[in-house]
Amino acid sequence: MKIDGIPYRSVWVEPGDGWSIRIFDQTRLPWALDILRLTDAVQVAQAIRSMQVRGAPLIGAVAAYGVALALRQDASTENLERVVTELGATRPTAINLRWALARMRAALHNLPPGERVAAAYAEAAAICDDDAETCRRIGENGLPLIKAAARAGKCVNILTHCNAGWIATVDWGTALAPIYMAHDAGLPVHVWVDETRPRNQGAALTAWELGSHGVPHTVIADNAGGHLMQHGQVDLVIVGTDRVTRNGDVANKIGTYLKALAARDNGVPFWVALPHSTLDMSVADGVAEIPIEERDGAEVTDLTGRTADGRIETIRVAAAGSPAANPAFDVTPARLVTGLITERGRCDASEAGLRALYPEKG
Ligand SMILES: CSC[C@H]1O[C@H](OP(=O)(O)O)[C@H](O)[C@@H]1O
Repeated sequence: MKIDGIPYRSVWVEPGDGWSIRIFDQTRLPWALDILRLTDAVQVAQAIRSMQVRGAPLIGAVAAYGVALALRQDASTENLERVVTELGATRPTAINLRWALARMRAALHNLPPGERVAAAYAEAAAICDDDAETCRRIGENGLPLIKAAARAGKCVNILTHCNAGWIATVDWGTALAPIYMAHDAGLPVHVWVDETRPRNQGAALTAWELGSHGVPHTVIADNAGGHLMQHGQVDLVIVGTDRVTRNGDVANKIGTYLKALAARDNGVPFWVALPHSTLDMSVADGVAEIPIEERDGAEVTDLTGRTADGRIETIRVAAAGSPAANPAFDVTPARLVTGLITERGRCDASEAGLRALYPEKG
């Protein structure tokens, strides 16, 4: 996508040296556009853990380049296994991380060490190209839902949670891809942007993305969505996801489940956008089986923002001494999901629906 008219992806190889990796520091957005240069797998792991780079498809893509960086230093099988394990342990919920690392391992394991570095960069680049094209197709397959909701030129009000935009993927995004395409096609769309406590991916990242692209939007408190649905101000909900099970259960940012409940209670369609790399056909019961990342309670008790004089500061908003719990994801049961938007089309949130689109997935 473009920033000030300049096209960017959210991860790329530094053209100046041909091997280091560039990412945006997403903990500094929207107040600063800091581009980081990663030169080894330790830096990649830290960037993922600290959420300088985040978003299910993107952490998989960046981890893939982390494998290439590690092999530049030591292309042995032991080091390949080590870096796959270490990067795979950085965040537990998004299956894309494990999918990308498994794909890298499969592409490299049987090669002679001397061929592994070039092959690693090629496979990581292929993962990035696949993600960008996959997300573009998700946009195409989600667009008809917005067109169908546009009645006689009435603005379509879409609610989204967290950030599933181009900065959460290599390009285009998942939940936001259909919105970008609808906007670019001249359809009147408006987005209710859940702020998405505690890290405010919505208020900070989704609002920044949509504003940069000129898409009308309004930031709202996470708890406002149900009220807006009750008053007919939400035509549909589109969210991203970090893992979808074979029966259609959806892991996504904490708070998604509550939006799905409100949507069901108010008859609002609740759609989930995902690329193939987010599918986990090995899991049936998402609530019971998907590991939910527990992050530092300081993300709940503290808040980061920009002061009036432009400094980026973190302040405590909770009572001194009060502990905080911080589950970073929840699981929305398939029964609350209207349907899934994928690069291969739309389907029911069910095993039958997914197997019809992905017959090759075991
Ligand atoms: C394109 S799906 C992105 C997905 O990842 C986000 O989680 P995080 O910001 O913690 O990486 C959120 O769950 C989004 O829906």
